[in-house]
Amino acid sequence: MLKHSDYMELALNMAKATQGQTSPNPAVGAVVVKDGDIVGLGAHLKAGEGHAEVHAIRAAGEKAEGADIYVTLEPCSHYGKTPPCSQLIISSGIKSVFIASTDPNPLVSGKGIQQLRDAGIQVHVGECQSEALELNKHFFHFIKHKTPYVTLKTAITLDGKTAAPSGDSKWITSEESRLDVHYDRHRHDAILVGVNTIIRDNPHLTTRLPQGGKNPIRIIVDNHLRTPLDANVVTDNESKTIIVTNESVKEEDKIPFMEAGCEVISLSLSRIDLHHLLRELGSRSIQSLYVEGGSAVHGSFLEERAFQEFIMYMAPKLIGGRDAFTSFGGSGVAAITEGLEMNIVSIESIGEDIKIVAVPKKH
Ligand SMILES: Nc1c(/N=C/[C@@H](O)[C@H](O)[C@H](O)COP(=O)(O)O)[nH]c(=O)[nH]c1=O
Repeated sequence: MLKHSDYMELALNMAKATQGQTSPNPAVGAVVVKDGDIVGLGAHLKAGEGHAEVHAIRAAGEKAEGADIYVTLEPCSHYGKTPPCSQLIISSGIKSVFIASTDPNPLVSGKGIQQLRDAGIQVHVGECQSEALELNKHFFHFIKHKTPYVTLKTAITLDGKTAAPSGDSKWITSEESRLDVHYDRHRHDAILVGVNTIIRDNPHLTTRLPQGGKNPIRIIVDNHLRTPLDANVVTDNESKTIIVTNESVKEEDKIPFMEAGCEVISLSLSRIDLHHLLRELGSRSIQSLYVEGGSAVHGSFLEERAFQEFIMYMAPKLIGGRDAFTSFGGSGVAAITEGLEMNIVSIESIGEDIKIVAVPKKH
């Protein structure tokens, strides 16, 4: 017989394993327990397919009668592509439900719980809640703001540089760190870089994990459409590429990119308005955006305070260079007191590097 948190951890681990493949739905796991035995397991595997509870209750069969179910997100109560899970739980004879996090959608939040309680089922909310909120932070942010959760990522040397003055940056961080980056590419719906990164590095911006992984949509911020037509992101057909320009770009100059399969959108007259861009991406159900730089782009996201998380990989190298690139460009603040206060939420070693994750302080 395990503790309630052990069963919920199991459900959370199944949900973690599906992160990146369920968008635009959240990652959800469910475990059915009867008299101390695990009799059913399930996770939501793909948008439009069965929810976690459906898989777990189907696996439990008759044993669901009088059992407990542990689920990482409040069971749905509305008829979507599948019948509501709250009704399925009621009809299966389950006697108590443990829920880690409630549904963030104000239209449905609490309704599933109420239906279960009205049917005489015991409902316990909050088991491993913080882990469940962290797991679906992209989904929760998107439901609330209708714009993507933005993660800025940089890779720097011990003396704070992202590239040598020559522009060379291969490679600053270790294989292990760069592999870690690809897990995050898989978990984000889209990846964004500025055109200077395209010109300098000619990146693919694809997810290259040993076991595969989902390629994010590639967003290139390129005011004056300077992306080379032979760039990998234009020619490799590995993933959708959207080039964001300002409205001064002539329509005929977009045609070769569109013929190559790219989408070119013009969002504003001068510098790209990031908040406008994020609303545009949100309208395309892009729930999470991974921004790999360069410094001008990071500088804009900082100035606009338009991000939710900052990941820094620091490598044990010193390269010097007064003109070497750093993580954040832009005009910067005049006084330190105007700087953005952050909370460091984690520090870990990866290979010979360290990885620091920080989030803006909530005031
Ligand atoms: N120079 C480095 C990085 N560089 C990050 C970007 O500047 C690169 O253009 C981008 O990751 C290349 O994407 P790819 O072609 O899909 O591999 N990022 C890192 O984590 N460590 C580095 O040492």
